[in-house]
Amino acid sequence: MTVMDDFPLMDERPGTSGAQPIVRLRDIRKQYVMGKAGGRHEAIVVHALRGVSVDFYPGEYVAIMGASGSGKSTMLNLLGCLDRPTSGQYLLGDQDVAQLTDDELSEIRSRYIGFIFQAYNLIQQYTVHENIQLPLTYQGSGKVSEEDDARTLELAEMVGLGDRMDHRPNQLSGGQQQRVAIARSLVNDPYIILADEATGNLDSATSDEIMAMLERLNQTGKTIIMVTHEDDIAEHARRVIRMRDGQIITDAPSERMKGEPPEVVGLGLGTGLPGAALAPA
Ligand SMILES: Nc1ncnc2c1ncn2[C@@H]1O[C@H](COP(=O)(O)OP(=O)(O)OP(=O)(O)O)[C@@H](O)[C@H]1O
Repeated sequence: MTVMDDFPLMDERPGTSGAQPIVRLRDIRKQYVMGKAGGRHEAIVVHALRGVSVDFYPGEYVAIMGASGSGKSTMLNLLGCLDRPTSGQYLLGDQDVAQLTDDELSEIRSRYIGFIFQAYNLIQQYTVHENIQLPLTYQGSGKVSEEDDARTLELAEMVGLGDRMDHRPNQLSGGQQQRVAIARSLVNDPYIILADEATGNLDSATSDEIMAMLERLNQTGKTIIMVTHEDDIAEHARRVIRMRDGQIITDAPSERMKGEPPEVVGLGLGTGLPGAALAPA
């Protein structure tokens, strides 16, 4: 049996179950222990997360905000199974992530979670085509099928880069590189997309394009959790979580969702719609 057989909730596409959280965090704590370097006598413990409990539902669009150092990236890294909590429970579907081996965690990452980073994190030696396919080569046999190639092209076209398949990242603008990263995040048809300051390096027009793409992805049912410093970016989300000193201090509908009924705020609108073209108009 593989770990995937234990994912009953994961068998339901976002929007079909509604009531069940896709992610449950309970009293999550994360401490970083800094060594005794520099002549210090005692190790320093940084309490990056200090008891975070929160649920995320399929189809949600959530912004995590807070001052620098408040724990946003730490939380996103835990959500993305890139790191483990020091204590507390993280249920992804019905799986207790803390109980999984490193191999199982990487299997979950590559199958269920798409990542978009501020610095795009593309491999410079790889073409657009190869970068988009990267998550596929981390799973299974490492071989890419004809079907995968077709899907790669489809995604590249979706983000408006179908004619750039053989380009390398340094031949693309920042916005185009982030679009490659979005296509890469989708290649495994993930349930959750985690975006860490995805527009942080982009000018405002290009940021708008990227945010419009995320919006359309959410409308097709993808759960999106993004970290941002910027209020206007957070306003694209339906729900805004604010952190301070490793704790959640507020968790509320975004301004644009205020006045909407809870079921509209909590769950993605239009879930289950066929994938819309994501390329900027
Ligand atoms: N690998 C690490 N080792 C030690 N301390 C760390 C590590 N990563 C983060 N921290 C500390 O944990 C706390 C939370 O950091 P985190 O990066 O999660 O904050 P953030 O809210 O994402 O900040 P920013 O907006 O500046 O990216 C900070 O005090 C940070 O210095």
